[in-house]
Amino acid sequence: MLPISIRPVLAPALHERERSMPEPLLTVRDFSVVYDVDPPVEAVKNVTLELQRGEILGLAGESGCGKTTLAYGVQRLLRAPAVITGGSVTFHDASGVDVDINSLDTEEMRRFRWDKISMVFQGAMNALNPVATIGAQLEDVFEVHRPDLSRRERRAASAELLEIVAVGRERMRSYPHELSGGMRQRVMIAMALALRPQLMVMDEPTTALDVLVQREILRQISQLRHEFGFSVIFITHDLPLLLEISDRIAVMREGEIVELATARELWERPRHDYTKTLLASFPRLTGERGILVR
Ligand SMILES: Nc1ncnc2c1ncn2[C@@H]1O[C@H](COP(=O)(O)OP(=O)(O)OP(=O)(O)O)[C@@H](O)[C@H]1O
Repeated sequence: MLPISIRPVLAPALHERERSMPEPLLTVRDFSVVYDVDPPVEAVKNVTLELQRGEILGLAGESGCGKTTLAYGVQRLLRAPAVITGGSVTFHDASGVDVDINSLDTEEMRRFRWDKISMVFQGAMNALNPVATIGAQLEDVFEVHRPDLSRRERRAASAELLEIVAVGRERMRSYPHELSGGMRQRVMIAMALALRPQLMVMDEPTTALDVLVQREILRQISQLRHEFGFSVIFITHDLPLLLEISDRIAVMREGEIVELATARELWERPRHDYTKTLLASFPRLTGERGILVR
Protein backbone atom coordinates (compact mmCIF):
# COMPACT_ATOMS: atom_id res chain seq x y z
CA MET A 1 0.00 0.00 0.00
CA LEU A 2 1.19 3.51 -0.72
CA PRO A 3 2.20 5.56 2.29
CA ILE A 4 -0.82 7.62 3.30
CA SER A 5 0.86 10.95 2.97
CA ILE A 6 1.99 10.36 -0.60
CA ARG A 7 -1.52 9.70 -1.86
CA PRO A 8 -2.93 13.19 -2.28
CA VAL A 9 -0.43 14.31 -4.88
CA LEU A 10 0.04 10.94 -6.52
CA ALA A 11 -3.58 9.97 -6.82
CA PRO A 12 -4.64 12.57 -9.40
CA ALA A 13 -1.48 11.85 -11.37
CA LEU A 14 -2.30 8.14 -11.62
CA HIS A 15 -5.92 8.86 -12.38
CA GLU A 16 -4.94 11.23 -15.16
CA ARG A 17 -2.50 8.76 -16.64
CA GLU A 18 -5.05 5.99 -16.66
CA ARG A 19 -7.45 8.18 -18.61
CA SER A 20 -5.13 9.38 -21.33
CA MET A 21 -2.99 7.40 -23.75
CA PRO A 22 0.70 8.01 -23.18
CA GLU A 23 2.31 10.16 -25.82
CA PRO A 24 6.10 10.52 -25.86
CA LEU A 25 7.72 13.94 -25.49
CA LEU A 26 11.36 12.91 -25.35
CA THR A 27 13.03 9.73 -26.55
CA VAL A 28 16.54 9.10 -25.29
CA ARG A 29 18.42 6.19 -26.83
CA ASP A 30 21.76 4.70 -25.81
CA PHE A 31 22.86 8.08 -24.51
CA SER A 32 26.41 8.22 -23.12
CA VAL A 33 28.50 11.04 -21.66
CA VAL A 34 32.16 10.90 -20.68
CA TYR A 35 34.14 13.55 -18.79
CA ASP A 36 37.37 13.63 -20.70
CA VAL A 37 39.71 13.90 -17.72
CA ASP A 38 42.49 11.57 -16.60
CA PRO A 39 41.26 8.95 -16.01
CA PRO A 40 38.02 9.55 -18.00
CA VAL A 41 34.75 9.39 -16.08
CA GLU A 42 31.89 7.53 -17.77
CA ALA A 43 29.18 9.61 -16.14
CA VAL A 44 26.20 8.37 -18.23
CA LYS A 45 26.27 4.95 -19.86
CA ASN A 46 23.89 3.89 -22.59
CA VAL A 47 20.79 5.37 -21.06
CA THR A 48 17.54 4.68 -22.87
CA LEU A 49 14.25 6.12 -21.72
CA GLU A 50 11.06 7.68 -22.96
CA LEU A 51 9.49 10.64 -21.20
CA GLN A 52 5.73 10.97 -21.70
CA ARG A 53 3.92 14.23 -22.29
CA GLY A 54 2.58 15.57 -18.99
CA GLU A 55 4.60 13.11 -16.94
CA ILE A 56 6.77 13.85 -13.92
CA LEU A 57 9.83 11.64 -14.14
CA GLY A 58 12.03 11.55 -11.05
CA LEU A 59 15.75 10.87 -11.29
CA ALA A 60 16.97 9.19 -8.12
CA GLY A 61 20.35 7.93 -7.03
CA GLU A 62 23.19 8.89 -4.76
CA SER A 63 25.54 11.78 -5.35
CA GLY A 64 27.77 11.30 -8.38
CA CYS A 65 25.59 8.68 -10.12
CA GLY A 66 25.06 10.93 -13.16
CA LYS A 67 21.62 12.49 -12.64
CA THR A 68 22.68 16.03 -13.43
CA THR A 69 24.88 14.97 -16.34
CA LEU A 70 21.96 13.08 -17.88
CA ALA A 71 19.43 15.88 -17.39
CA TYR A 72 21.79 18.55 -18.71
CA GLY A 73 23.09 16.31 -21.46
CA VAL A 74 19.68 15.79 -23.04
CA GLN A 75 19.44 19.59 -23.37
CA ARG A 76 23.03 19.86 -24.62
CA LEU A 77 23.85 22.06 -21.65
CA LEU A 78 27.13 20.32 -20.85
CA ARG A 79 30.50 22.00 -21.25
CA ALA A 80 34.01 20.54 -21.74
CA PRO A 81 35.42 18.28 -20.46
CA ALA A 82 32.01 16.60 -20.92
CA VAL A 83 31.68 14.81 -24.26
CA ILE A 84 28.51 13.15 -25.54
CA THR A 85 30.01 9.93 -26.85
CA GLY A 86 26.91 8.27 -28.22
CA GLY A 87 23.19 8.01 -28.52
CA SER A 88 20.34 10.21 -29.62
CA VAL A 89 17.77 12.52 -28.07
CA THR A 90 14.55 13.18 -29.97
CA PHE A 91 12.06 15.84 -28.90
CA HIS A 92 8.54 15.13 -30.12
CA ASP A 93 7.26 18.66 -30.48
CA ALA A 94 3.58 19.45 -29.91
CA SER A 95 3.46 20.65 -33.54
CA GLY A 96 4.00 17.04 -34.62
CA VAL A 97 7.61 17.60 -35.72
CA ASP A 98 10.33 15.35 -34.29
CA VAL A 99 13.51 17.26 -33.48
CA ASP A 100 16.86 15.49 -33.25
CA ILE A 101 18.48 17.61 -30.55
CA ASN A 102 22.00 16.65 -31.57
CA SER A 103 21.50 18.08 -35.04
CA LEU A 104 20.65 21.63 -33.90
CA ASP A 105 23.33 24.29 -34.19
CA THR A 106 24.16 26.54 -31.22
CA GLU A 107 21.67 29.29 -32.08
CA GLU A 108 18.85 26.84 -32.86
CA MET A 109 19.57 25.05 -29.61
CA ARG A 110 19.50 28.29 -27.62
CA ARG A 111 16.08 29.23 -28.99
CA PHE A 112 14.83 25.70 -28.62
CA ARG A 113 15.90 25.62 -25.00
CA TRP A 114 13.99 28.76 -24.10
CA ASP A 115 10.87 27.93 -26.05
CA LYS A 116 10.49 24.23 -25.47
CA ILE A 117 12.49 23.44 -22.33
CA SER A 118 13.07 25.45 -19.18
CA MET A 119 15.03 24.86 -16.03
CA VAL A 120 14.60 25.56 -12.35
CA PHE A 121 17.75 25.11 -10.27
CA GLN A 122 18.36 24.66 -6.60
CA GLY A 123 18.79 28.09 -5.13
CA ALA A 124 17.42 29.65 -8.31
CA MET A 125 15.61 32.14 -6.10
CA ASN A 126 18.97 33.72 -5.35
CA ALA A 127 19.48 34.35 -9.05
CA LEU A 128 16.84 37.10 -9.06
CA ASN A 129 18.25 40.56 -9.61
CA PRO A 130 18.14 42.30 -6.19
CA VAL A 131 17.68 45.79 -7.65
CA ALA A 132 14.81 45.09 -10.08
CA THR A 133 11.20 44.44 -9.17
CA ILE A 134 9.67 41.01 -9.66
CA GLY A 135 7.38 42.43 -12.32
CA ALA A 136 10.24 44.00 -14.28
CA GLN A 137 12.16 40.71 -14.26
CA LEU A 138 9.19 38.75 -15.55
CA GLU A 139 8.46 41.38 -18.17
CA ASP A 140 12.08 41.10 -19.33
CA VAL A 141 11.54 37.47 -20.27
CA PHE A 142 8.71 38.50 -22.60
CA GLU A 143 10.58 41.48 -23.94
CA VAL A 144 13.46 39.27 -25.04
CA HIS A 145 11.56 36.22 -26.22
CA ARG A 146 8.18 37.59 -27.28
CA PRO A 147 9.15 40.94 -28.82
CA ASP A 148 5.77 41.22 -30.56
CA LEU A 149 3.94 41.74 -27.28
CA SER A 150 3.10 45.30 -26.29
CA ARG A 151 4.17 46.66 -22.94
CA ARG A 152 0.64 46.28 -21.62
CA GLU A 153 0.48 42.66 -22.79
CA ARG A 154 3.82 41.88 -21.17
CA ARG A 155 2.62 43.35 -17.92
CA ALA A 156 -0.66 41.45 -18.06
CA ALA A 157 1.14 38.18 -18.84
CA SER A 158 3.56 38.73 -15.95
CA ALA A 159 0.76 39.48 -13.51
CA GLU A 160 -1.08 36.38 -14.68
CA LEU A 161 2.02 34.25 -14.07
CA LEU A 162 2.29 35.55 -10.51
CA GLU A 163 -1.34 34.55 -9.99
CA ILE A 164 -0.72 31.10 -11.46
CA VAL A 165 2.11 30.36 -9.03
CA ALA A 166 0.12 31.80 -6.11
CA VAL A 167 2.45 34.70 -5.40
CA GLY A 168 -0.22 37.19 -6.40
CA ARG A 169 -0.15 40.06 -8.88
CA GLU A 170 0.20 42.58 -6.08
CA ARG A 171 3.83 41.46 -5.82
CA MET A 172 4.68 42.87 -9.25
CA ARG A 173 6.23 45.92 -7.59
CA SER A 174 8.08 44.02 -4.86
CA TYR A 175 11.81 43.54 -4.80
CA PRO A 176 13.22 40.04 -4.22
CA HIS A 177 14.31 40.82 -0.62
CA GLU A 178 10.68 41.62 0.26
CA LEU A 179 9.64 38.04 -0.53
CA SER A 180 10.22 34.82 1.42
CA GLY A 181 12.49 32.12 -0.03
CA GLY A 182 9.49 30.03 -1.02
CA MET A 183 7.87 32.96 -2.80
CA ARG A 184 11.07 33.76 -4.65
CA GLN A 185 11.35 30.16 -5.78
CA ARG A 186 7.75 30.39 -7.03
CA VAL A 187 8.73 33.47 -9.00
CA MET A 188 11.47 31.38 -10.62
CA ILE A 189 8.88 28.74 -11.46
CA ALA A 190 6.73 31.51 -12.97
CA MET A 191 9.69 32.54 -15.14
CA ALA A 192 10.26 28.97 -16.21
CA LEU A 193 6.57 28.77 -17.14
CA ALA A 194 6.51 32.07 -18.98
CA LEU A 195 7.02 30.77 -22.50
CA ARG A 196 4.83 27.71 -21.91
CA PRO A 197 7.59 25.13 -22.37
CA GLN A 198 6.76 21.50 -23.00
CA LEU A 199 9.47 20.28 -20.64
CA MET A 200 10.72 21.62 -17.32
CA VAL A 201 13.89 20.27 -15.81
CA MET A 202 14.00 20.82 -12.07
CA ASP A 203 17.28 20.23 -10.30
CA GLU A 204 16.75 20.10 -6.53
CA PRO A 205 14.26 22.99 -6.87
CA THR A 206 12.96 22.88 -3.33
CA THR A 207 15.96 21.58 -1.38
CA ALA A 208 16.77 24.92 0.21
CA LEU A 209 13.21 25.40 1.51
CA ASP A 210 11.57 24.16 4.66
CA VAL A 211 9.46 21.02 4.42
CA LEU A 212 6.01 22.65 4.49
CA VAL A 213 6.92 25.17 1.80
CA GLN A 214 8.46 22.33 -0.24
CA ARG A 215 5.26 20.33 -0.11
CA GLU A 216 3.16 23.29 -1.17
CA ILE A 217 5.40 24.00 -4.13
CA LEU A 218 5.46 20.34 -5.17
CA ARG A 219 1.71 20.16 -5.03
CA GLN A 220 1.55 23.19 -7.19
CA ILE A 221 4.02 21.87 -9.76
CA SER A 222 1.92 18.74 -10.01
CA GLN A 223 -1.26 20.76 -10.55
CA LEU A 224 0.35 23.07 -13.08
CA ARG A 225 1.59 20.25 -15.26
CA HIS A 226 -2.00 18.97 -15.46
CA GLU A 227 -3.20 22.43 -16.35
CA PHE A 228 -0.49 23.24 -18.89
CA GLY A 229 0.44 19.72 -19.96
CA PHE A 230 4.21 20.08 -19.62
CA SER A 231 6.48 17.23 -18.55
CA VAL A 232 8.96 17.44 -15.70
CA ILE A 233 12.32 15.79 -15.13
CA PHE A 234 12.80 16.16 -11.40
CA ILE A 235 16.24 15.60 -9.89
CA THR A 236 16.77 15.17 -6.19
CA HIS A 237 18.60 13.09 -3.61
CA ASP A 238 15.36 13.00 -1.69
CA LEU A 239 13.69 9.71 -2.59
CA PRO A 240 10.65 10.15 -0.32
CA LEU A 241 9.96 13.44 -2.05
CA LEU A 242 10.30 11.79 -5.46
CA LEU A 243 7.86 9.06 -4.45
CA GLU A 244 5.44 11.79 -3.60
CA ILE A 245 5.63 13.84 -6.75
CA SER A 246 6.73 11.51 -9.57
CA ASP A 247 4.65 9.41 -11.91
CA ARG A 248 7.68 7.30 -12.68
CA ILE A 249 11.12 7.14 -11.14
CA ALA A 250 14.40 6.21 -12.80
CA VAL A 251 16.95 4.93 -10.32
CA MET A 252 20.49 5.65 -11.46
CA ARG A 253 23.65 4.01 -10.30
CA GLU A 254 27.13 4.63 -11.67
CA GLY A 255 25.80 6.21 -14.85
CA GLU A 256 23.18 3.58 -15.63
CA ILE A 257 19.46 3.37 -15.04
CA VAL A 258 19.09 0.23 -12.97
CA GLU A 259 15.34 0.46 -12.49
CA LEU A 260 12.56 2.51 -14.06
CA ALA A 261 9.09 2.05 -12.66
CA THR A 262 6.02 3.93 -11.51
CA ALA A 263 6.33 5.48 -8.08
CA ARG A 264 3.81 2.97 -6.82
CA GLU A 265 5.66 -0.05 -8.21
CA LEU A 266 8.95 1.22 -6.92
CA TRP A 267 7.51 1.70 -3.48
CA GLU A 268 5.56 -1.54 -3.29
CA ARG A 269 7.76 -3.89 -5.32
CA PRO A 270 11.30 -2.58 -5.81
CA ARG A 271 13.08 -5.09 -8.02
CA HIS A 272 16.70 -4.05 -8.02
CA ASP A 273 18.74 -4.61 -4.86
CA TYR A 274 20.12 -1.11 -5.17
CA THR A 275 16.59 0.36 -5.15
CA LYS A 276 15.83 -1.64 -2.00
CA THR A 277 19.00 -0.32 -0.36
CA LEU A 278 18.09 3.21 -1.39
CA LEU A 279 14.56 2.90 0.03
CA ALA A 280 15.91 1.43 3.26
CA SER A 281 18.34 4.30 3.65
CA PHE A 282 15.50 6.74 4.29
CA PRO A 283 14.32 6.10 7.84
CA ARG A 284 11.34 8.39 7.38
CA LEU A 285 10.05 6.07 4.67
CA THR A 286 10.16 3.01 6.82
CA GLY A 287 9.33 4.34 10.31
CA GLU A 288 7.67 2.18 12.92
CA ARG A 289 4.57 1.30 10.97
CA GLY A 290 6.31 1.19 7.63
CA ILE A 291 4.70 4.36 6.36
CA LEU A 292 6.13 7.64 5.28
CA VAL A 293 6.78 9.70 8.36
CA ARG A 294 7.08 13.41 7.82
N1 LIG B 1 33.41 18.68 -14.81
C1 LIG B 1 33.64 17.40 -14.46
N2 LIG B 1 34.83 16.83 -14.65
C2 LIG B 1 35.07 15.55 -14.31
N3 LIG B 1 34.14 14.74 -13.76
C3 LIG B 1 32.93 15.24 -13.54
C4 LIG B 1 32.59 16.60 -13.87
N4 LIG B 1 31.31 16.83 -13.52
C5 LIG B 1 30.85 15.67 -13.01
N5 LIG B 1 31.81 14.71 -13.01
C6 LIG B 1 31.69 13.32 -12.54
O1 LIG B 1 30.64 12.69 -13.27
C7 LIG B 1 29.91 11.81 -12.42
C8 LIG B 1 28.44 12.18 -12.45
O2 LIG B 1 28.25 13.47 -11.87
P1 LIG B 1 26.82 14.17 -11.75
O3 LIG B 1 27.05 15.53 -11.20
O4 LIG B 1 26.11 14.03 -13.02
O5 LIG B 1 26.12 13.25 -10.67
P2 LIG B 1 24.81 13.55 -9.81
O6 LIG B 1 24.15 12.25 -9.63
O7 LIG B 1 24.05 14.64 -10.42
O8 LIG B 1 25.45 14.02 -8.44
P3 LIG B 1 24.92 15.14 -7.42
O9 LIG B 1 23.62 14.62 -6.94
O10 LIG B 1 25.98 15.19 -6.37
O11 LIG B 1 24.80 16.41 -8.20
C9 LIG B 1 30.56 11.92 -11.04
O12 LIG B 1 31.48 10.85 -10.91
C10 LIG B 1 31.27 13.24 -11.09
O13 LIG B 1 32.41 13.23 -10.25
